[in-house]
Amino acid sequence: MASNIHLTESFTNPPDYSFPHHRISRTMRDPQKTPIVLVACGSFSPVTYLHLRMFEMAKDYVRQNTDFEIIGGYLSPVSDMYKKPGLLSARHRVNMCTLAAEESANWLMVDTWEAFQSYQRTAIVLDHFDHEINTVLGGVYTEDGEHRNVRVMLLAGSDLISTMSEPGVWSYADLDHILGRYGTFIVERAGSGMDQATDSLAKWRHNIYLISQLIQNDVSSTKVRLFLRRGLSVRYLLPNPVVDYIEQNGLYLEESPNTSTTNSEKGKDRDSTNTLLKKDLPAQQQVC
Ligand SMILES: Nc1ncnc2c1ncn2[C@@H]1O[C@H](COP(=O)(O)OP(=O)(O)OP(=O)(O)O)[C@@H](O)[C@H]1O
Ligand SMILES: NC(=O)c1ccc[n+]([C@@H]2O[C@H](COP(=O)(O)O)[C@@H](O)[C@H]2O)c1
Repeated sequence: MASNIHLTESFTNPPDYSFPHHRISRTMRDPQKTPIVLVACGSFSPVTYLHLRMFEMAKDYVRQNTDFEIIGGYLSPVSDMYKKPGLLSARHRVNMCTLAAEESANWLMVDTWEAFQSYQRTAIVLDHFDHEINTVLGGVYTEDGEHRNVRVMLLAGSDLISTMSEPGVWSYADLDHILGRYGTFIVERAGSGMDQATDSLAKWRHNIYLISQLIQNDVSSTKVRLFLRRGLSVRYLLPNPVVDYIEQNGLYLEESPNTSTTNSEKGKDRDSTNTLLKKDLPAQQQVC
């Protein structure tokens, strides 16, 4: 790790917050490895199988190509203050992520720290995880009782990493902190090239791990929201309990009031147009 310094040492918690750690393995299987925790930051509006699949792909990659040992994984839904189009309230997004994590792998958890407060930059979110896991919980141990600090690593799609080369979206200091101190696993995403995503991040190449999609699948939350608005089924694109939750609560039937666009939204704000629907649905299903 580059440095032990956090960007901030005062972490403000939302009301009644407690850090979830019930699925962290506190005892390592292999003392020769470096323990890591994977953190996926995003909207998750709604969470899809592709979000969950990122964790499985990373697990395979880590086992086959690295000296890391994954001791847990987190979905960290962004705050409502992010104001991205299609961003449903944090309460619903957190509930859906919790349903998805519960029915999936037994090492996934949902952290509500950023969801239920003002917008927090990703560098600060990773510092929060580092603080909770290494300072508050005290890290993990080998079977022989030796202490190990856990390395926090960002898990992201290549579209998110592409935004790191766009002016004005990320500060250099934050990039240096995220990629220099922590590191990242980047999952290839259809339509967002891996080379293009990482070219300008070469300085931190040693901390960037690229994971190719061997089975192409471009499910996105945007497409799921469009389907729901047009009364089309989204079953088998999302975990069943999440589909049931959406139906029971009548979610995504109307266009989101969040219409302001952040810089990182460039090229993705297709929710307010029909471009995506026209391109991706057969003509007989276009109901607009
Ligand atoms: N199909 C996918 N392939 C690879 N990565 C993905 C895929 N879908 C989402 N991700 C990644 O999951 C993380 C969280 O995604 P987030 O919910 O913010 O975006 P999204 O799925 O693109 O949503 P939206 O469609 O609302 O923009 C991001 O790092 C994103 O790159
Ligand atoms: N400067 C930053 O810290 C920064 C910039 C853009 C996106 N993000 C994060 O990336 C995640 C996904 O964002 P998008 O859905 O806009 O791609 C969110 O959690 C958001 O907070 C962080």
